[in-house]
Amino acid sequence: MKIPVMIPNHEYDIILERGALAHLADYVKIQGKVLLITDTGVPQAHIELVSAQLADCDCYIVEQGEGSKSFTVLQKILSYMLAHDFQRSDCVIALGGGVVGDLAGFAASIYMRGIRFINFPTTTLAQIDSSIGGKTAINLDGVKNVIGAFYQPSLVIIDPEVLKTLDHRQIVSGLAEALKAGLIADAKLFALFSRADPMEEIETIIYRSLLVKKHIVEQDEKETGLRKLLNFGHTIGHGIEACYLDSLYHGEAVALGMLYFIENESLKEQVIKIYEKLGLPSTCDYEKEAVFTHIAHDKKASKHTIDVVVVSDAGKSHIEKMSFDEIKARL
Ligand SMILES: NC(=O)c1ccc[n+]([C@@H]2O[C@H](COP(=O)([O-])OP(=O)(O)OC[C@H]3O[C@@H](n4cnc5c(N)ncnc54)[C@H](O)[C@@H]3O)[C@@H](O)[C@H]2O)c1
Ligand SMILES: O=C(O)C(=O)C[C@@H](O)[C@H](O)[C@H](O)COP(=O)(O)O
Ligand SMILES: [Zn+2]
Repeated sequence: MKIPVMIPNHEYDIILERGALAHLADYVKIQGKVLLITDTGVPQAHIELVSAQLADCDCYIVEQGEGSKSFTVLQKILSYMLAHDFQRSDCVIALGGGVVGDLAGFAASIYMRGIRFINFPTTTLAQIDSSIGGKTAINLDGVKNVIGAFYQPSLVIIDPEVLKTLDHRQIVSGLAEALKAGLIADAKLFALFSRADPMEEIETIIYRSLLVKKHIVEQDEKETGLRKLLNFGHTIGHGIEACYLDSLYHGEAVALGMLYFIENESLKEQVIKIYEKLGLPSTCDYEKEAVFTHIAHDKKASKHTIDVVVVSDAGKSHIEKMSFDEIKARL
């Protein structure tokens, strides 16, 4: 299935198809060289499957984990590209989860002021959320995604087949972003989580999540308004994630962060039941002051307020300006 993303001046297709990575020639036409960026946790079989189909391909493997979203790793990639004569007509392909996508996309956005970028997401989180919309980033001084660019891929190929090798906790972490999409804008997507085993419905979950995100980013690529909805759960979630990088995954932190802004007690109870069923955390002991220090760096913050996303019912959300004091009181 082909899903066009119609961002003005940056249109591209998402291919969502089981087995698509096994016949790339049907979708990817590449003239120049490719830098395939992946990480040490992505199974070799996936790397070989992709690289074997690309005529002129260098593979660059970074250490798995959030730590690779750093200036140090970014600089090494850029130096590699320069040393190996990558030109503006060449291409970067990300093969991996959100870490590889964010890092590779940012490298592509600044090398020679921007070279072609393609994303082959291999985690549930990346297939559901991070591979589309063009947010690319690294972290700085412990602050999540504070250095980056909006840089759209020219193609995204989503092959759910590769999820077979992903461990259960990572699968579930990614599903939190689909729950987010359901809660902000798609009550039917949200309802799927109470009804079904999500892995039996994974293609529908990916598809519906992508439609929610596509619809939003087509209207507001640079997050001046509507796109803030996609940040539901991330204000407190990013704060918790930044403090507990070694023990919490992104989706788990977002799951925790969403609970603070569901202003409907029976919906919140339903969400907690879904977390329990899936194995997502619904509580976490954390250092409030440390978490708040990170929250203050939220990109939706002004001097003493942050635009937060509030969900009033499944599929119904709005943006609200909230004072730092009010957010502190909720922690
Ligand atoms: N740009 C965006 O819009 C956006 C959206 C959401 C999250 N993010 C970012 O994404 C990151 C989290 O991404 P993630 O959850 O995918 O984590 P991740 O990229 O760290 O991947 C999780 C782990 O799975 C391994 N892996 C990847 N594919 C695999 C496969 N098919 N089989 C087995 N193992 C595999 C990786 O090596 C890694 O160890 C965070 O940095 C977050 O900030 C970005
Ligand atoms: O695409 C968006 O917009 C999102 O907010 C998606 C989030 O799931 C994602 O984690 C994003 O990277 C958060 O962005 P940030 O601007 O809060 O760093
Ligand atoms: Zn997220």
